[in-house]
Amino acid sequence: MLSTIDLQAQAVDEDGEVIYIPNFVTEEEESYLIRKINDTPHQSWKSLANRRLQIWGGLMTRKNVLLSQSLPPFVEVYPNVIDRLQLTGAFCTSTHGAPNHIIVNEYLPGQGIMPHQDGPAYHPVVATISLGSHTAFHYYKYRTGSPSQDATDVFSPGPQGEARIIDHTPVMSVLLEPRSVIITSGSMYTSHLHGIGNEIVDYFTAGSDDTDPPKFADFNVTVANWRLLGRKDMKEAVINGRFLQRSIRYSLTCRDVEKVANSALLKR
Ligand SMILES: O=C(O)CCC(=O)C(=O)O
Ligand SMILES: [Fe+2]
Repeated sequence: MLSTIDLQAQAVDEDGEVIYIPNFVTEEEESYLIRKINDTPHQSWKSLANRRLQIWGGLMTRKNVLLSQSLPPFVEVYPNVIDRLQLTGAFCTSTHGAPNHIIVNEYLPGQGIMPHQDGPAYHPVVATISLGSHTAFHYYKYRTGSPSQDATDVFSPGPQGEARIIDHTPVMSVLLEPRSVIITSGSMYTSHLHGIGNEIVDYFTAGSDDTDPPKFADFNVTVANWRLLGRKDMKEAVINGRFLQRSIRYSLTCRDVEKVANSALLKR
């Protein structure tokens, strides 16, 4: 059983705002979940420019109120992902004590997600389960000062819709293995951004010793969770400076929406 004590051992950063747990679901559960995701009717998918997604648990109003619907049995019964997330203790201070909303993203190799923040509708914790493929996941901070002359800046809208410049060197980068969960909270949720590049292959640079950890070659940043990796083949590729080819990845981003409409009142 996962307990809060285990969580500390799984922390990627010093403050424990990013927790990485490999093998959070078994291979059988992973295949079952991928089958269920693909069994859903075509119209359940929402196509975006660079990925497809499904929303489970209900839609949100413009005022960030969840018009709640039950989550599918393949996250509540078998495999019981919600209870398992609750047991980590990561949602112990959230309104409902557990996620009530899941966005499922599908990425083909070469697809990613621009640096962004998940926003204020949710309790500031997100648990992301990876299925099918690994990916490289980066955390970013905003940069102060004026835009650079070479027009390479990436902007993100701030709370008042103002453009804020994103520092394009990640503050932290992690390798998400298939079947793992990554839990982001604290300032990594509230004041940083996160994103996935649109690589087809992720290349690594070997470190020379313990004080020189392996890096993502394309970004020249440390694989911050390299010690916590659970798969022998992936850990070896990282440590020995080889590469990993992406395949289709599904992510289940599990969050607790704070405000939920009272469905009994809505039906009246
Ligand atoms: O796929 C992922 O790991 C991240 C997805 C994400 O950031 C989101 O859906 O907000
Ligand atoms: Fe996100």
